[in-house]
Amino acid sequence: MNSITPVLSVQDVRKHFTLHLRSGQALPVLHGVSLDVRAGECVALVGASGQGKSTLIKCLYGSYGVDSGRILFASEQPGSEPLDLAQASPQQVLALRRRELAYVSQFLRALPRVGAIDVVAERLLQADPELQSGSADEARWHAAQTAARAQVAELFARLNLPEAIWDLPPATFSGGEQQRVNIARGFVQPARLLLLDEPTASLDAMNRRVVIDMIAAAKAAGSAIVGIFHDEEVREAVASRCVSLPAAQPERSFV
Ligand SMILES: Nc1ncnc2c1ncn2[C@@H]1O[C@H](COP(=O)(O)OP(=O)(O)OP(=O)(O)O)[C@@H](O)[C@H]1O
Repeated sequence: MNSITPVLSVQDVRKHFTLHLRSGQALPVLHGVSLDVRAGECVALVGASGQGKSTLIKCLYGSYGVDSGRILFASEQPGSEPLDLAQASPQQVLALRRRELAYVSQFLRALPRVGAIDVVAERLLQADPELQSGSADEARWHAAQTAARAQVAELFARLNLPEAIWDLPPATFSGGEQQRVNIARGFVQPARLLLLDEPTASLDAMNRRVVIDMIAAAKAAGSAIVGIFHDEEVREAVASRCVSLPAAQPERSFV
């Protein structure tokens, strides 16, 4: 592997959904998607609504399986061969999510009763090998939690989240507040591959600007980014290039 090796190489990925409410009818969604993304690059997925952009992002995050094709991810672990996320085990996917893969989805899914600051701090604690090995004592845990919360507090302040809500569970937050918690969770630690599904959809102009700057910083730090940005201004500001998903071939549109 060398510096020209893409972080992500998507090769002829095809996927359909089975519509159980319509007698198991197949809905083909991804029709042979291929794209490479290198470190420091932000690729914007473009195309009509319903063409499969969010579905592709979920395949890249390992949440959805695919019918065929490969999703090769070049880990930063020295000497490791690219892993095919389309074939990876749940354990392999979870291990990558702890340290190398990050995803800012359109919707926040968080445990009830956990405060927003801990929802984000958890991501830092999960990435700490000593804590995860079980060898850390109580003092080490306490120090790590304090440091993680301080780091998240800085990020929340940058994202203009009012301090009064940092310790509240985000379930009752406004759409824009929830989105900023999601963004903080995605950006709080450097990711080798960052997946962004409309990260600015619910934000006002001031916070959009903050997120644009955060994406630029992640690119400069060497993250490979795949994103969906319906806001043209945001897309123009962050995208290195745009990629359209292939349309359905007429004979494949219904199976
Ligand atoms: N879990 C699912 N089960 C069945 N069909 C689904 C599922 N998820 C998405 N679809 C369908 O797959 C197609 C692609 O959806 P997707 O959300 O990926 O599109 P998109 O390009 O991101 O659209 P938009 O730009 O409107 O967000 C749509 O027709 C959608 O209804």
